Amino acid sequence: MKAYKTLMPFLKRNVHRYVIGILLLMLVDGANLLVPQVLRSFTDWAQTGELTTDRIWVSVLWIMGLGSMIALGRFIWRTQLFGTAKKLEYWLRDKLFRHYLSLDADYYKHAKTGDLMAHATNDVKAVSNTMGAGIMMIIDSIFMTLLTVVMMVITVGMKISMVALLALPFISLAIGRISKPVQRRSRMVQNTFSKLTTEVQENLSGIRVIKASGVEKIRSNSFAKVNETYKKNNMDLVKLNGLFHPVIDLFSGISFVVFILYGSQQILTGVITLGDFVAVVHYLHMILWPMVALGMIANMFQRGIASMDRLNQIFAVEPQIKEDGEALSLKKADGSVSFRNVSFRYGKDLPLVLENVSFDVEPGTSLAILGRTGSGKSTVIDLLLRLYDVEAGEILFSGVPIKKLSLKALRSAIAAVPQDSFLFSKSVAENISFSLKDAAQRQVIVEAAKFAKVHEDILTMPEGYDTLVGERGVTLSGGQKQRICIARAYLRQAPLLILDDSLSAVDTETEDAILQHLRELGQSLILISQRISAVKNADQILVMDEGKIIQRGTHETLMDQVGGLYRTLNDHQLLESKLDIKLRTKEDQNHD
Ligand SMILES: Nc1ncnc2c1ncn2[C@@H]1O[C@H](COP(=O)(O)OP(=O)(O)OP(=O)(O)O)[C@@H](O)[C@H]1O
Repeated sequence: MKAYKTLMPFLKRNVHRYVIGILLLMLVDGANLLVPQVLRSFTDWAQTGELTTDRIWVSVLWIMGLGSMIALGRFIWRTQLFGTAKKLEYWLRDKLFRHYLSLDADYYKHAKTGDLMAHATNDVKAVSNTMGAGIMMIIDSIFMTLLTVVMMVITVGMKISMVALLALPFISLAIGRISKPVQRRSRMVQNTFSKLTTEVQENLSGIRVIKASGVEKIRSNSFAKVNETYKKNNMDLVKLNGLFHPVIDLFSGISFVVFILYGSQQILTGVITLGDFVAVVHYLHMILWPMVALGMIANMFQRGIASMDRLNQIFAVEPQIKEDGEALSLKKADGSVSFRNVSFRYGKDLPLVLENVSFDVEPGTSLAILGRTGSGKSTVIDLLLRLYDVEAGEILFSGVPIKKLSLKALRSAIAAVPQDSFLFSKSVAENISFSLKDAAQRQVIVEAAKFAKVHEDILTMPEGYDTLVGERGVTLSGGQKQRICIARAYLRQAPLLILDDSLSAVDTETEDAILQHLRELGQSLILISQRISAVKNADQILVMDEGKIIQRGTHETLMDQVGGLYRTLNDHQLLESKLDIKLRTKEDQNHD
């Protein structure tokens, strides 16, 4: 139970609810046990001819009184125990989600999304189950069993009670035996269900690739296999679950038969009355659930503890990127950036990805980074945003070493458009205003969309700015998604704007217009691209290769370096675009 220490803050605040819930549950259990006693007296009076109108009314009032008390008590204990378990579920999931958000970006490169989802759903639920239904089952199985046995002994004596109860502990034993494989198979069903949903989700997300490659048949066969396993696991579970009721019926049946055979002898010999017999039959019914609960408790708590252990392991993961004890906020960020001899590798055993990188971006100026794929361009941005810490060297933002800044101060002063233009399953307007705390006015959103040259596109969508963007924006073109992300960044009005290859899917004309807008903004700008057309107007251009800056200057000075990578890339791209124009002209002529 040490695993449950994590829940202490919640439990301390809610201990009174548990106390009220448990006390009322016991009271209801006790009231339930009085009902057979009323029936017992009633039966005896009826059998001996002593049943008077007054006694009928007394019996009715007792049953009504106990019934009302049980109903009210049950309502209160259920809301207290189960309601608090639901609150615990909310609290734990919220704590987990906040922890997820605090973890480094790097953590998510290794963790599987499916596992993280399962922790937030199944594990949290398993823990909360123990703290609601689990507590109820403990009370019922211990308190109710003891009280029922005591009431039976009081009613018919020790010997008859023991004979009647003889077969019932086998219910707990049998349920205990079944529960484990049931849980194992439930887990298998859950796992295959998660594989099934992943299969559906991935196939739907990649539907264009599937259709374009004509592999529908292969994909549907692969899906059928997963679906088949899911069906098989479910059938196994259904069979095992089907054993529950027969087991209870079998042993309770034996118990009733034994009691009827033995009890009827006792009635005939006058040891017990008919009323005693009726009361014991009721007690035998009542003790069935506590016996079942007793069999289920161990497994339920084993599962809860295993889930809590898994959650604790995640809570124990600490972000590697930590703030300084006295993390500074930025009074006025000017958007300047300095890299001083920065070197970095993604892991101890991995090669250097950046080596001795130094550059400065003055406030309000633009810097472009150009280089082949894998040369380290995006890593520069990851380090500036402190998604990773440098191995050697130092990075300054607005004149302050970024390690001394609070992460919030640093990241809120930088509006970065990442390579992967991710859109949320929300409306276009919500996607643009996503990073703002308060809902932005439509007019401001429209202004941002105009800035990013996507306004006209949005107007042609079925519901304009209110059009819902499907998962990962599947209904939009790559260029539209990129421009919506640029509008989102613009809206933040941050002193430094970063575009990491964010114009790659936009035609050169639109790209020129957006870049012109960006220059007019007067903010500092870092632009990453593989296209000369995107970088040529920057105040400063860095050319990177294998983690090093191999050339730096303006477009003109770099073009003067004959044989340099910049000029080579320029010549290639120029040739490509000339070829492209020629091909298109030819196509147009053919059409005419
Ligand atoms: N999380 C990571 N773990 C290990 N290696 C990584 C990680 N991220 C990037 N790399 C490696 O670091 C190198 C530089 O990657 P980076 O993404 O910075 O290149 P890039 O110039 O931005 O490339 P592209 O233009 O294709 O985006 C590459 O060799 C890449 O494989």
